[in-house]
Amino acid sequence: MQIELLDQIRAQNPIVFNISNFVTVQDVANGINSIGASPIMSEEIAESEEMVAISSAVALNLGAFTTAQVAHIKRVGQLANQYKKPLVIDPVAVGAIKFRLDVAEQLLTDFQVDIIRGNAGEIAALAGVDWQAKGIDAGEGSGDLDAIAKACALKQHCVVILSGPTDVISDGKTVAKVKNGTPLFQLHVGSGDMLSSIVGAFAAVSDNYFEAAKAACAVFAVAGQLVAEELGGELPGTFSVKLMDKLHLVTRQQVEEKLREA
Ligand SMILES: Nc1ncnc2c1ncn2[C@@H]1O[C@H](COP(=O)(O)OP(=O)(O)OP(=O)(O)O)[C@@H](O)[C@H]1O
Ligand SMILES: Cc1ncsc1CCO
Ligand SMILES: [Mg+2]
Repeated sequence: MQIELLDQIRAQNPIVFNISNFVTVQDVANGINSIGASPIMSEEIAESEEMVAISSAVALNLGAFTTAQVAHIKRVGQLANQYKKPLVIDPVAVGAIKFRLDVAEQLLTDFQVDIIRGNAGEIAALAGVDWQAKGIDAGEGSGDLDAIAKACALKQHCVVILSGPTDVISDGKTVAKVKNGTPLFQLHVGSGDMLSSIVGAFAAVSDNYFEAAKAACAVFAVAGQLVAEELGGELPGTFSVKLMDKLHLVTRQQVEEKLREA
């Protein structure tokens, strides 16, 4: 696992351009900043080209878009392709809301993404697999998560991260797993949004998006796990503050020591 990408982020401080959602935008910006990259957000389509041009990666979050914002997301995605910038998408709640699935599927034909990061409900929906998603949460399903991640990667021609108690990462050929983490992530709304944008930071410093995705999942999950071990209780508010601290302080050595991969 290429955990050294963490040090490269901190050395290079790459700009990650995000179209975020209004619920978690602050956590996403601070998460990128804490890990060692440089966030920038925008809601203005007229500045799309300049934004993409200065960025080393682009992360598109579909968490709470309006119809006008869909046009913005489409333009930014197409520009990311044109400027050859790594492109990550977070298809929030596409497993629960048909309208969102339709929009996401259209966007995935408007431009080519490099990495999709979603929970089981979201990735199953994009793979066309039956699953009972619950709002922004993964929900319930009986499918094989490895097969679903792989099928989604093959269908969308990209790397897929299916996050959850175990993160399942696939490029359509191989499946890798990160078994670290803590259930406390589920008590902080936007843990997934933070991970998706941090995946952008890792993709900014590596041309190998499968490796970038794996390293991002490992660093984020281990950071949360270290906080949980120090916390000694179910404290969602404290967890989110200390997670931000840990994203800044966690070292390559700590991640490598704690890492449980498959
Ligand atoms: N039960 C769990 N145990 C350990 N780690 C978990 C658990 N659930 C989620 N995680 C971790 O939480 C992070 C976010 O993943 P998750 O699948 O919860 O995203 P999400 O559903 O999109 O979240 P959100 O909607 O809050 O943004 C990942 O790093 C994942 O590994
Ligand atoms: C709660 C919520 N609703 C739309 S987006 C969002 C944050 C998680 O993505
Ligand atoms: Mg999510």
